[in-house]
Amino acid sequence: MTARVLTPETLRNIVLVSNPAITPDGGKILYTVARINIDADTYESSISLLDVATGFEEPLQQGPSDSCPIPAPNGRHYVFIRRVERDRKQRGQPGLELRFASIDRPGASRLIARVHGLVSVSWSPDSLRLAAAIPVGLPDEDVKVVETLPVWFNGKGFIYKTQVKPFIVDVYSGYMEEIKLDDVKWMQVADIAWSPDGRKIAVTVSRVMEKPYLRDLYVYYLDEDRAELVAEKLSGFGEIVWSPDSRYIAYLGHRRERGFATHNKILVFDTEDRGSEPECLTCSLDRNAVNTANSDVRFSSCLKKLQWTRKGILFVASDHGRAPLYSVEPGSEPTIVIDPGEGVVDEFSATPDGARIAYTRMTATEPREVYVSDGGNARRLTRHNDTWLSRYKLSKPEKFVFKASDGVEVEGWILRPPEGVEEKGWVLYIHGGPKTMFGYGFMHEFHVLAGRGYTVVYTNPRGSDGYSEEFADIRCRYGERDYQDLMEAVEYVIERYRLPRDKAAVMGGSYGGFMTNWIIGHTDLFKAAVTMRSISNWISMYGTTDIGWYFVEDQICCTPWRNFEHCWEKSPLKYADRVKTPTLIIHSNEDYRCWLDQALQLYTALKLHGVETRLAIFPNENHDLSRSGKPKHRVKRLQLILEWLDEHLAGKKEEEKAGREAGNA
Ligand SMILES: CC(=O)N[C@@H](C)C(=O)N[C@@H](C)C(=O)N[C@@H](C)C(=O)O
Repeated sequence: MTARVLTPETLRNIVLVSNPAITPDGGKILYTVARINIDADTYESSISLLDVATGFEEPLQQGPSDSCPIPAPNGRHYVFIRRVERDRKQRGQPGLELRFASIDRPGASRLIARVHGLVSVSWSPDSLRLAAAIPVGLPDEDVKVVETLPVWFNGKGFIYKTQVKPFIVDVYSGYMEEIKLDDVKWMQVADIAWSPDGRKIAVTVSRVMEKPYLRDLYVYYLDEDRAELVAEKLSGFGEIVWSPDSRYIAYLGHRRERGFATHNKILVFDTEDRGSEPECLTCSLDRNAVNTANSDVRFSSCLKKLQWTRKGILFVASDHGRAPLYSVEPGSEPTIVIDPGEGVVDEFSATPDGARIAYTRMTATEPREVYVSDGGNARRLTRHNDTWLSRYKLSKPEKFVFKASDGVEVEGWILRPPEGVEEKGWVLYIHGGPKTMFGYGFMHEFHVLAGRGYTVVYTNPRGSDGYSEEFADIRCRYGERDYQDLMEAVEYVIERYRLPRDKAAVMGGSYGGFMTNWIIGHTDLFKAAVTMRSISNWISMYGTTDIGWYFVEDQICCTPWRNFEHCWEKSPLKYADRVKTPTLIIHSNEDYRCWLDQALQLYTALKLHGVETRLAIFPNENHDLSRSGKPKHRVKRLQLILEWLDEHLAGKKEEEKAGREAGNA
């Protein structure tokens, strides 16, 4: 009997767990449960309430589009967001309801305000108000008359008239008042935090549209209706949390010491010692203080990446494919407080005393579930995916480490087809970023490939996250050490695992798509390629996408006007006339991170040079198609990939051709 393996259609079984928000007394956890309804082609999300002591669970908000519960300091109330359907007449109208509810009244809630989005939210200590970062000014005009940058943003559409502003929101009356920071014409608030003493609101904000990666840190004093600039020209994630004594602000970010390859660090500013240099609490760790593990089974969350408890500042860091939860205090070294083993702590929230922590954890063979830790004793509270998963055969990846030609160790994993499934070939899968990491995140796509008989090899070459800052820094040198690491990994796994050299494919998305495009222009080793949301031309990338003009200059060290030749040297399109590898090109028509032109230019080049190629354009999808696209499109995408591999690795094409010829004889 053939093993029941994961297929594109098993996407429907996955329950997506997110946003584990613990109440201040540690007694309950509010979290989002999302299901993938392929038939209705939508995600259905509701809010569940877990009793920590008994593990008993009950629905709090039935959905179908409720998420992001954030409990109030009083432990009785919470806010959440409800996505509302809009028809064409309502185009441009806010699509989210910010709602207020009581934990002891399941199903009941009250509208606070309708908003276009919710970038960040922070309760006032008295549980009566919110500090919220809210997008305003979404354009609904037919003809787009643009005077700002960026024109559009991946996942948000046309944002040329949109700003993200700080507000104080009364949860009872719905009254919203903008916090005036400065007489700035354009702002994008990255995060907002109400101080525990209730007197101040900290805000991180970008104020220069040509350099949105620069963030300034302000403190607004409510009693004086006055804002003060605490620090400027910071970068990175831009998240902030207050110390329990309302004096210090921890900032998650950096100062671009290595451009966008710089690790996010925890920098602590003393708001009572203006102008003093911040203390860096994670510099000694030399790891990115955020979780960048790849996974295709996540759902939206409103939890922060930092929390300052009375025991210290909690944060997740990326380390060798794992993502442990750390705690650190000023003057001390970071220590691991939750070790996920061969797994990833994906999100968390803690009681103010830090004694109890709710979190989600996933592994390479288990999607996320909710756990709770009491001073180091961790226990699992949910099992949404156990039953259906137990009906399928999933193989476990095996980790390997090899020494690259420059003596540096490079890590990777190999995922064989499940027992009973005939091996038909293998795929080198390359992650994007480049500063993200493969490792112990659950990848449904990998198990689908393995279930079809394709061994998956995935590595963290230079440029990846999860190691030192130096390891991640490949600025100006794309296609050099990263390419060498990947090709040396190929030789290593062929040798060690006896993988067939003549049945290898290469695939990847975004930067991984760039590298796939680069590889097929520099070697004919692979019998097939699949390039997704990719980059083929840095010169056109520069001016067409939401991050292009600063990402290209920082990462490729060129612009169309400076070092132009280097931009072209590093563009896979330059080498398209050398390509022989049959290549499937997958792209979304609303991908504003790597615009559709990147796919069209490569497709046209391959077509004109007689290379077997196929282009799949997904309508009304963006850069995140494989992670949060419409369910039917995600299934279709996986089917197209399997068909391409079957045709070019498993000889399906030859079989069918032979069959036709026999039929015609
Ligand atoms: C780490 C990261 O996301 N960097 C951004 C600047 C970015 O979006 N880079 C893209 C070119 C990319 O490769 N994105 C990855 C995360 C993807 O898989 O989409």
